[in-house]
Amino acid sequence: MSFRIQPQPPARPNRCQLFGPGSRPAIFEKMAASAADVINLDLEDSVAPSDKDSARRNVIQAIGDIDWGNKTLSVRINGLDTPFWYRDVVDLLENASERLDQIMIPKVGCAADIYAVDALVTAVERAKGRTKPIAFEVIIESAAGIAHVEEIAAASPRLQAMSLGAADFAASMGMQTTGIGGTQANYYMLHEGAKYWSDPWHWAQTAIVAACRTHGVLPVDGPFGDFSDDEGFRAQALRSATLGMVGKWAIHPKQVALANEVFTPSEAAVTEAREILAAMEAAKAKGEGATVYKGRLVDIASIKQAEVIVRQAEMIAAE
Ligand SMILES: CC(C)(COP(=O)(O)OP(=O)(O)OC[C@H]1O[C@@H](n2cnc3c(N)ncnc32)[C@H](O)[C@@H]1OP(=O)(O)O)[C@@H](O)C(=O)NCCC(=O)NCCSC(=O)C[C@H](O)C(=O)O
Ligand SMILES: [Mg+2]
Repeated sequence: MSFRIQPQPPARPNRCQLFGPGSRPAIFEKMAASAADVINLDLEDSVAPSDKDSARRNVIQAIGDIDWGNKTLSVRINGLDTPFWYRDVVDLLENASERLDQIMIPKVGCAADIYAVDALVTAVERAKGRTKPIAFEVIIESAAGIAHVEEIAAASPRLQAMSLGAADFAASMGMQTTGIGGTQANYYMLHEGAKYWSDPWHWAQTAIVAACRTHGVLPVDGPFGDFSDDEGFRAQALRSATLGMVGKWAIHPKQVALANEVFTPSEAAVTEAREILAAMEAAKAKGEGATVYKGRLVDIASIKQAEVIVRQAEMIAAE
């Protein structure tokens, strides 16, 4: 282990982030009533340029008017390559109620992007005397974003979560697909005439997880576009959870339950984790650092693995 202790990410559930366009206020109450842990009101790519001003007003009003319960409430601002983002930040921070928890910065390419938003947010917070500091989340969805993922994860103490945005990422990388996440028909290995599908998102996900875990940020899987394909969503989410991600976006309400199911440790997994911890306690009492559980080796590293699952389950139960 490095001399530097790996920091813990924020202790809040982030199993599902439900998105909705800021230009569609009719669905805001439905989003608030959903079982998503995080709500993302969008000012960016689901809002047409002609609707940016009205979407911003809708969102600011809804932040104060709607009962969002104990959800993390986040607004996705426009990218730093647009003329809209500064107005998003200034209007939100000047006019939205303190119920706003977080802003999501899309298409980040380097740490300086976060610095720029941080500087503006900090200035408006001070000017308006806001008492609750706004948290940040970012989307890695460009070649530059993934190339600089580690410096981005370290860029600001405000940063709580980082998502992979598969659609813009694919476009930026020049990938030959119009699919948003999931299996890509042309990405396979061939062995003795049989096709074995591989996962083109895997390497970017692992880079995000490593950067996030190094800096105490929550790694999140982004959208799965085909909301009629529940099994495809579940398969992608299971892969992400196995890699260390804590949650996934929902771009339709039917995806919320799927994400919650996958990113909530099952009773069987929690029971097994607790049994491993008990087995290691017994081993420790005998002065042993390793023992056998259900015919397999468990040792001091197994305690840390089991604690990941128990901690996650306890944090969700505490909500
Ligand atoms: C995808 C949608 C446009 C579908 O909307 P709609 O046609 O209304 O769907 P349904 O008729 O099936 O809706 C069934 C009921 O659910 C309500 N509804 C719909 N959407 C939502 C929602 N997001 N939250 C809550 N409730 C919702 C409908 O009103 C119906 O209700 P009822 O009539 O009472 O039964 C739409 O779902 C949508 O706009 N989704 C979000 C799109 C979005 O925000 N996209 C941005 C994120 S993805 C992205 O940006 C890509 C990323 O950046 C990357 O690069 O990868
Ligand atoms: Mg995007």
